[in-house]
Amino acid sequence: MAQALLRWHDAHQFCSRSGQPTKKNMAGSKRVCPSNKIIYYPQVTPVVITLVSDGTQCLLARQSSFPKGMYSALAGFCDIGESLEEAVRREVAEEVGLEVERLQYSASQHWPFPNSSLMIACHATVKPGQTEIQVNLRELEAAAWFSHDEVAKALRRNGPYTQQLNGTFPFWLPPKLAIAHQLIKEWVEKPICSALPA
Ligand SMILES: NC(=O)C1=CN([C@@H]2O[C@H](COP(=O)(O)OP(=O)(O)OC[C@H]3O[C@@H](n4cnc5c(N)ncnc54)[C@H](O)[C@@H]3O)[C@@H](O)[C@H]2O)C=CC1
Repeated sequence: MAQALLRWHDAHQFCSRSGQPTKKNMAGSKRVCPSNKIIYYPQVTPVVITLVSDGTQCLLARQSSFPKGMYSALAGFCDIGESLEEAVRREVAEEVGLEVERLQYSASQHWPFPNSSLMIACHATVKPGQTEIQVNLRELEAAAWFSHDEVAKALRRNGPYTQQLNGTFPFWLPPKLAIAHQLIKEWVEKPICSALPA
């Protein structure tokens, strides 16, 4: 968190209205423009991260920037004017072409990389039978449905894998510190998605 704050101070040295240098307050919690008194507070960007399930399988995806073999839940920044529910539905539709039926909040996490994000984690379901995915290749490299067994095994493995096995990189999941890991673990331990309220 301290590093995220330091990066914010570094990137906000000048007032966007007057162009004058801003001054940090003693506590380091804000910056003020001495000429027009505008106060700048550190920003936190909301990001939704969603584990989609059809009741028996869950959907995991990877971006080309991820380490080889790593799959995660779907994440995306909230747009201005959107509720969290709208952001989840839009992101899932944009990234894999699925329509979310039900969704349930799970937990949140401050994520300092590369800037301060507030990760808001949710479980979502799609209607049984409406599981055909259309991967948006501008955003994702791949996405696929994984069975409960496959995901449970991947949780027990210790990634990251840097070595190929039978010509491919074994699939592995984000580390424990990431809320993506907690979301996937929650689904494996209690596939609540099959019982989400309407
Ligand atoms: N803690 C965790 O478990 C996880 C955290 N994340 C974090 O969630 C964030 C979002 O994930 P992705 O969409 O996969 O990231 P991404 O960094 O691939 O961003 C996707 C696109 O969103 C746009 N974007 C970048 N910053 C933005 C901002 N502040 N507001 C609006 N749009 C912006 C850019 O066009 C970018 O190409 C990233 O910061 C990522 O590190 C993602 C997955 C798991």
